[in-house]
Amino acid sequence: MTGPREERAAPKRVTVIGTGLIGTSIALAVRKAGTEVLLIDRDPATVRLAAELGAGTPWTDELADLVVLAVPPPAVAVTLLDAQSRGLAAAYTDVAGVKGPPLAQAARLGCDLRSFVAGHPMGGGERSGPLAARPDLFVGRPWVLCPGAEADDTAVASVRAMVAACGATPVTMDAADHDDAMALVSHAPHVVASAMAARLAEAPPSTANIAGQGVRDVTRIAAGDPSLWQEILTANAGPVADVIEAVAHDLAGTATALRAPGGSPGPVADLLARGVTGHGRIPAKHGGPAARLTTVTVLVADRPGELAMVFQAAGVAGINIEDVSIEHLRGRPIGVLRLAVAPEAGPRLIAELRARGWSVPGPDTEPEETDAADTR
Ligand SMILES: NC(=O)c1ccc[n+]([C@@H]2O[C@H](COP(=O)([O-])OP(=O)(O)OC[C@H]3O[C@@H](n4cnc5c(N)ncnc54)[C@H](O)[C@@H]3O)[C@@H](O)[C@H]2O)c1
Ligand SMILES: O=C(O)C(=O)C[C@]1(C(=O)O)C=C[C@H](O)C=C1
Repeated sequence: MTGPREERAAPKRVTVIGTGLIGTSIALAVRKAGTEVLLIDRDPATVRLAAELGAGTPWTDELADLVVLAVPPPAVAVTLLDAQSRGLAAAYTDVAGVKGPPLAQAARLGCDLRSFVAGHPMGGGERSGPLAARPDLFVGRPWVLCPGAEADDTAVASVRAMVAACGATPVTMDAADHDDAMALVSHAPHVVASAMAARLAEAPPSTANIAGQGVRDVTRIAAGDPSLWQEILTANAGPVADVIEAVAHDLAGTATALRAPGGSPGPVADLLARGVTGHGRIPAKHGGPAARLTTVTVLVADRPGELAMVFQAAGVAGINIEDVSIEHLRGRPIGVLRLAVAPEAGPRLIAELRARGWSVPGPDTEPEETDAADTR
């Protein structure tokens, strides 16, 4: 992402406090951009693990250009106060998924809000800790920044440079607007995923065992750390409750319609149609409009090198694979590989794969709207 000069020069030295999924991913990303990284966590074993993964070196007493607070929301303000009182850096930022309460607490505690720029990367995952970290976690993702009125331009520039080094796009917002938006695009979806996944907790194994990709997609985020999510939901309670109530209203109306004697298709059709419209509002990768891609499904044997050969076949045919997912058939050494490609490339890819002996079910491609950034 191009931007002002300062967005292209990453800070020379960054200290990451909280070397879990997000902190270690930031550390790995900025190290790739040439930044020296120092690591702090309340758990020394976590720091050692992050360092072994190449995220940086354990902090001893060095000063840095920027401190990144990658700790849970209730720990942000106290950790900021402690870091500022020790003068650890010239600028500070955090990554918490909710902005209002940590900012209010920082003000109450008397933190220096000139050197602090609150932030939130819109990339993450359902696994915690440094082992889940990846340097490309934020590539192409929005990274919300909520600088207060007091924030210094130099602190803002330093944080924007770090965001750019992570390959993300800074988006400036007011903290309250951020929290309202997160209720809809992150926090309520987590609750809805948990509510659906909770149904499975009561299901017999014979039912859970035949789960397909749909339920995996809908429930993936429900595997997230319950204590972290409890903190996030509590900190954004009102806006999240508003969205959940709206969802519950839609669900209740659908249940009533489904139970109506003789059926009442109108409300069900209305919800499904609004769902298609809402899904279409989610941008595809790189923040552009949702792209129409074609999915080519191919059956692959579970043996070394098989995937590489499929990708090579696509490469030889000059076809760019926009997205990929694989599902393993239970009890069979076969994977169902789904390759998302540009619609015009679909028939060529099918022909190429069939010519090389792979089984590509169906007469033609299976068109489907896909967000290429969604499979991880
Ligand atoms: N998980 C996501 O998808 C995601 C995405 C964006 C932002 N965030 C935000 O990132 C932050 C961290 O989440 P995570 O998923 O990396 O969690 P995590 O559990 O993987 O890592 C958090 C780390 O912080 C450490 N820690 C906690 N309190 C500390 C303290 N007072 N001082 C020093 N270290 C402390 C923990 O030991 C742990 O290693 C949270 O604020 C979360 O809202 C998470
Ligand atoms: O699990 C993912 O894929 C995420 O990106 C997680 C996700 C999200 O809701 O989009 C979760 C919490 C946020 O703080 C930021 C990102």
